[in-house]
Formats: sequence, C-alpha cells, structure tokens
Amino acid sequence: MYIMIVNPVAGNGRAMSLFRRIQNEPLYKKENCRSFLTEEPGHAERLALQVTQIHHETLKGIIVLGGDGTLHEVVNGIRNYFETPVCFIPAGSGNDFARGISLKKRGLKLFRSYMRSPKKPKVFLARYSLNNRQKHGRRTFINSIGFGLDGVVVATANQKKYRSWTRRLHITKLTYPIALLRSISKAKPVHFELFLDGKQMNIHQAMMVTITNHPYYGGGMKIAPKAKINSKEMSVLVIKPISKKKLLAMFISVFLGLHTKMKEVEEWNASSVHISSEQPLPFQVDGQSGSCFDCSIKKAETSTTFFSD
Ligand SMILES: Nc1ncnc2c1ncn2[C@@H]1O[C@H](COP(=O)(O)OP(=O)(O)OP(=O)(O)O)[C@@H](O)[C@H]1O
Repeated sequence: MYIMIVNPVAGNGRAMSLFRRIQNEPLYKKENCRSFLTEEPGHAERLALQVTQIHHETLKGIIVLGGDGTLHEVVNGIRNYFETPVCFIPAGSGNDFARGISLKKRGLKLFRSYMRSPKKPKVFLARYSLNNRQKHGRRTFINSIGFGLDGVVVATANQKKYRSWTRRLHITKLTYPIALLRSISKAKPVHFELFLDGKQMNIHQAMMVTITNHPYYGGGMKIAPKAKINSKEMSVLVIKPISKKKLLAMFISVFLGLHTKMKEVEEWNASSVHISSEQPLPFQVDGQSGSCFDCSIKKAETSTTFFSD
C-alpha cells in the first residue's frame, strides 16, 4: 500500500489538478494507493506521523504531492519510522529539492516511474535545533537553513499580501528573486559566533550564512555549486559585509554560478555547524521564517530513502 499526502493549495492549485489525473491512472488502484488532502499548515506532518504509526508494516512508501514545504513536513512526520520511503512528486512553486535529487520526470510520468521501477537512493539530510533545544527540538531540513538576509527575504516572500500579488500575476516562480530585490535596500550585516566541526571561525559578521544539503535555492538559484546531496557534509555559504550595489550584482551572478568567485563569498564543507548571536538572528528553514539566538546543525546519522527516476 502507498499513502499519498496532497497539499491542494501547493503550486497555486497545480498539485490538486495533478492529483485528479493520478487518481484516474490504473496504477493508482493496482498499487493500492490511498490519499489524504492537507487542510492547514502542519497537517502533512501530523498525517505522516499517524500513517507511519498505523501502517508501517504494510506501507511501501509515502507519496508527497506538493511543494518543498509539504515535503519538509512529511520528512519530519516520519521521524519514528525514518526507513519509510518518501516518493516526492514536485508540484509547488519552487521545487528546489526535486532539482537537488536530480529528478528528471515530472507529474504523471514520475508517478508511473515510481510505481514501475523506482531507484531508491539513501540521502543523509541535516538536522537542526533552535535556541539550545537539543533533546526535544531536533528537526530535519530538506533544502537549507539560512541566517541574516536569507531570513529577511523569506519573511518578505511569505507575507500574505505579497503571496496573493504574485499568485494573481502568475509569477509565483519569481517569488524569491522579487522578495530579494525588495529586501536588499534594508540589508545589513548580522553579528554572530560561528563554529564548523567544533572549530571557531574567524568571521563574526556577514550579510548571510546559509547551510545547504544540495546546490539549489529560492526556486532554482544555484547558491552552493559544490554541495552534493549524497555527501556526509553540508555546504556552508557565507556572504561577507558588502555594499547594496555589489549585493545586487552578486545575486544576478548566482544564475551564472559566478558568485562564489567573488572575494566576499566563502563556501566551506562541514558535518556540524553552530551559530549564535546576542541579537535575534532572522532565519529561514525550507522557506519558513523566524528568529533565534542560536542554532545547531548536524548531518543526520541515519539516512532517508527517497524514490528517484
Ligand atoms: N489546505 C491548506 N491550506 C493552506 N495552507 C496549506 C494547506 N495545506 C498545507 N498548507 C501549507 O502550504 C504551505 C506551502 O505549501 P508547499 O510548500 O507545499 O507549496 P508551494 O509553496 O507552492 O511550493 P514551494 O515550497 O516548492 O515553493 C506549506 O507550508 C503547508 O503547510
């Protein structure tokens, strides 16, 4: 049996129309698929937690039909049965994780591939805990966690007014780049202490510090070109204090993958990262924003199995 978790609002309704087509596909019945629609933020996580508890013995996989936000919830929801395979069918507006694991097909063709002959790569995702809540607050991210400007941009992108505006104009794919342009005028460095693999770094301020599982970010920007999804290390990208004009030029160069050549950009690898600050640090994790005083990030010791085509 497969359980399908569908976010009906993902990708401006694209997930819902794809779901209707998948339901009419003969393989859906043949493989004994059952579906749930999410009703609110957080619901996909609760559903994944419940279905793995109840059906873990017969479950061949959880199919996620939605965007990266829904996938983030499901990956955290299977925490008690982390060996449950996750079959992601991207139907959101950003879809960075699909690029990160190099999915070639999309939609119905991807569903058919998953049902007929899936590859099953194991991926070591990163875990994070905010404000020293090591024991109870450890969660997993699928794409990236970022501090400073990264958090400010995502907070802007998530404003209700802004979301409905990009939806009306059918430019949801440009959500992150437009929010970035709007945030650059307010950009200022954040101050912090940074430790990579236990070693304190001699860098105490930056426009942003972003830690990623794979290269993609903000709907297809290749922010960390050297990051590898199957690596046991994360990529840590730091943009040092920089003028607003240069910051703008830098983000344009991201699309050409040239930004890491700039002297203000550093990219390191690490399997554990700790960042702390005396002032609240704006942050984003997989597209959700907030603020914190410290955060510990570590590559997971156990892998998550994803279906791939
Ligand atoms: N029924 C619902 N109504 C409103 N929001 C929902 C509902 N179900 C889930 N959500 C929330 O919608 C948010 C956005 O969904 P998701 O990330 O899957 O799509 P997206 O934003 O279009 O794609 P992407 O993250 O790839 O840009 C998620 O954080 C999820 O919690």
